[in-house]
Amino acid sequence: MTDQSTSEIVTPVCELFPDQSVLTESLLAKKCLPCEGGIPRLEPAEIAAHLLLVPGWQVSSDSKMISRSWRARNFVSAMEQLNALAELAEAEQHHPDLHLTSYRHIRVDLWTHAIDGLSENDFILAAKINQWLQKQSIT
Ligand SMILES: C[C@H](O)[C@H](O)[C@H]1CNC2=NC(N)=NC(=O)C2=N1
Repeated sequence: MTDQSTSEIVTPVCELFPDQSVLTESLLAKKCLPCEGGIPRLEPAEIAAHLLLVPGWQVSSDSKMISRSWRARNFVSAMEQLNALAELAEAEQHHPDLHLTSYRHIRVDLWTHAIDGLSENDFILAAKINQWLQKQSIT
């Protein structure tokens, strides 16, 4: 498909990502890799592509973090969810910042400390958190 105005070849996103669920499954099949630095941060274009695979997550204005928020039923339920997320993170050896405010509002922030930015680890864990949220019928 050619864009008349610029005569550049414009590839529709749907062609770039034939089936997002397939690509999300590929994230779910991965394990977070140990990260002590030394790898490049994801670039904005890569972040934008990965965000398509983790609905519900937003990127920070400095492109260094992704976040997702939701409201739990009550305080005890919120704490149970945070503890379940902690187990998920520990299993991946990749750890989010967890926030609980106004007794039941949860926000999960994901970033890779070792590179002070985003890596694929963040999107692997985000995909696994989304899968967990779906299984719990939380969002
Ligand atoms: C060796 C192990 O992979 C690293 O210490 C992990 C631990 N958990 C981590 N979590 C996050 N969010 N970022 C890191 O850089 C990180 N490093």
